[in-house]
Amino acid sequence: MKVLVILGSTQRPGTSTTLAEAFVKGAQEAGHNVTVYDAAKNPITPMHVDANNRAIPGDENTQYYLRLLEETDAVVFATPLYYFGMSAQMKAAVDRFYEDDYGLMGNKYGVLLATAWGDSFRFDNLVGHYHAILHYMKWVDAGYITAQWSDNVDLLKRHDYIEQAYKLGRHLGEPIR
Ligand SMILES: Cc1cc2nc3c(=O)[nH]c(=O)nc-3n(C[C@H](O)[C@H](O)[C@H](O)COP(=O)(O)O)c2cc1C
Repeated sequence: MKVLVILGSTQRPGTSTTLAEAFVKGAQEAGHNVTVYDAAKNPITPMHVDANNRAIPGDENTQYYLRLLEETDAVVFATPLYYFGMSAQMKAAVDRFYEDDYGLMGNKYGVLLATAWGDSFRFDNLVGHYHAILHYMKWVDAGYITAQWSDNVDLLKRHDYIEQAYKLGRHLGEPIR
């Protein structure tokens, strides 16, 4: 299947991007066609609407991103936890769904790869938000990773999250056990 991985962190090397790389490796080994959109390097234009709630198209990158979304079978959100939610770069990417909400609904998988400095409870709001987005978009949750105590790549490596991300990619679309 076609897989779109959205990177929402500016940090390189970064923890959520490291999870994304492991996921991509697994997904490619499983034969999926993966495209990575770096929303930190090429930020999505924040959503603008006119007085009638009609979306105003974003820049060239944003329009390219929208085409990727329309074509893909799975959307992977790789984001750091920022104040109990996703990064602003990732939120701008999500808000762009509005431009083709009904066209994007259904027939897709979603995956969340998130990292934070603190403990797992801090992800509650982000995970709830992720599930609400998937429910609204009628997408199927293909799994999520919330990497706690992972403020940098060295700390991330003390856990098995990278292996988990690889496996999530490797088994994308298979029933979750
Ligand atoms: C603006 C900002 C807000 C953050 N908010 C939180 C937070 O609410 N809870 C937390 O545990 N860590 C928080 N962190 C720490 C990051 O989630 C953590 O460093 C993460 O590993 C960064 O991911 P990245 O390496 O992919 O950028 C925050 C960091 C920044 C820069």
